[in-house]
Amino acid sequence: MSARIIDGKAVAADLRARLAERVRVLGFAPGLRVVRVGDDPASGVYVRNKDRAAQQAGFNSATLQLPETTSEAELLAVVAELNADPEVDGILVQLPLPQQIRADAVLRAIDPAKDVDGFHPVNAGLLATGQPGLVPCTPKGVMHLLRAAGTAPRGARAVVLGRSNIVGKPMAALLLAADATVTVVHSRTQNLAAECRRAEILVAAVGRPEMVRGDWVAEGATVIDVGINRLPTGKLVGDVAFAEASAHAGAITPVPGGVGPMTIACLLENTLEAAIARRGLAEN
Ligand SMILES: NC(=O)C1=CN([C@@H]2O[C@H](COP(=O)(O)OP(=O)(O)OC[C@H]3O[C@@H](n4cnc5c(N)ncnc54)[C@H](OP(=O)(O)O)[C@@H]3O)[C@@H](O)[C@H]2O)C=CC1
Ligand SMILES: Nc1nc(=O)c2c([nH]1)NC[C@@H]1CN(c3ccc(C(=O)N[C@@H](CCC(=O)O)C(=O)O)cc3)C=[N+]21
Ligand SMILES: [Mg+2]
Repeated sequence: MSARIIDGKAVAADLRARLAERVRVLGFAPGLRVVRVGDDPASGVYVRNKDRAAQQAGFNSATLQLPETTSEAELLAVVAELNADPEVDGILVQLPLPQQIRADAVLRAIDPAKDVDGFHPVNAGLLATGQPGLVPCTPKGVMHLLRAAGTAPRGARAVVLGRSNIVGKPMAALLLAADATVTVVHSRTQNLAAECRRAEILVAAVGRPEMVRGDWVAEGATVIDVGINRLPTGKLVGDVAFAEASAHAGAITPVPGGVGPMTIACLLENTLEAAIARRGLAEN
C-alpha cells in the first residue's frame, strides 16, 4: 500500500481563505501580537510565516522583538501592556524562552481570553474538562487534517507519541473529546513500536528525527507527523521515516507541508474566535 498524502499546505490555505472572508464580513482587523525574546533560529521561520499569513487574511498583526537579555519582569510588563490594550485580541509569547525567564510564569500572566496559543492553565483546564476555550493551535490543526483526510476519530484507536503540554497532552484531550480510544506514549514507555503498531490514528510529536519506522505503522493507519527537525545537512524532517511509513499507512502528512502550516492557520482561527468573544460580537 502506498499512502495518500495529506496536503497540509492546501488544507491550511483553504482555512485561511475562509478566515479572511469572515474577517472581511466582520469589518475589522483582529489584533495579534507575537512576542519574541532573543533569536532562536527555529522560531524565525514560524514568526515570518505567521506574519505573512496574518497580513494576507486581513489581521492586524505585529511581532515585538525583545533582546535575549530581557528579564522575566520586563517580559511580564510587556504582557501586562498587551493584556490591557483593547486593540489586541491575541497574544503569543514564542517558546522557548531564554533560561532567565520562567515560561510557566509568563504563560500564566497572559489574559486567558487573549491566550491564542491555548497554553494558559485556565484554557488547558477547560479543554481537559470538555468546556469551550482557546485550544492549542497544533493539535487543533491536526483535528482539521484528520477531517480533511476522512479519518473519523470516533471509536478509533489513537496513539499519541509525546506528552508535552503544548502538543501531546492537548492532542490526547482533543482525540478523547472526539471519542477516540486514546493511548499516550513517551520516553518511559516499554516497547514503543508495539504500542504504535496498534494505532489506527498515530500522531508523532517527539522531536526525534525519523524515529517512527515503517514497521511501527499498522496497515492503513492515518499517520500525522508533528515533528519539525532540522538535520545538520539543513534538511527538514519529521518524527516519522516518511518513505518507510508510507508503505504501510493509508494516509500520511509530509514534513514540511503537513502540520506546520495548519498551526499557523489555527493561530489565526483562534485570534478571530478570541476577537469575536472578547468584543461580544456575533457572526451571521
Ligand atoms: N508542526 C508544528 O506546528 C509544531 C511542531 N513541533 C515539533 O513537534 C515535536 C515535539 O514538540 P514538543 O511537544 O514541544 O516537544 P517536547 O520536547 O516538549 O516533548 C517531547 C515528548 O516526546 C517524548 N520523547 C522524547 N524522546 C523520546 C523517545 N526517544 N522515546 C519516546 N518518547 C520520547 C518526551 O517524553 P518525556 O515526557 O517522557 O520526556 C516528551 O513527552 C518537535 O519536533 C517540535 O519541533 C512543536 C510544536 C508545533
Ligand atoms: N508560543 C509558541 N507557540 C507555537 O505554536 C510555537 C512556539 N511557541 N514555538 C515553536 C513551535 C514550532 N511551531 C511551528 C509552527 C509552524 C511551522 C511551519 O510553518 N512549518 C512549515 C515550514 C517549515 C520550514 O520551511 O522551515 C511546514 O512544516 O511546512 C513550524 C513550526 C510553532 N511553535
Ligand atoms: Mg518544547
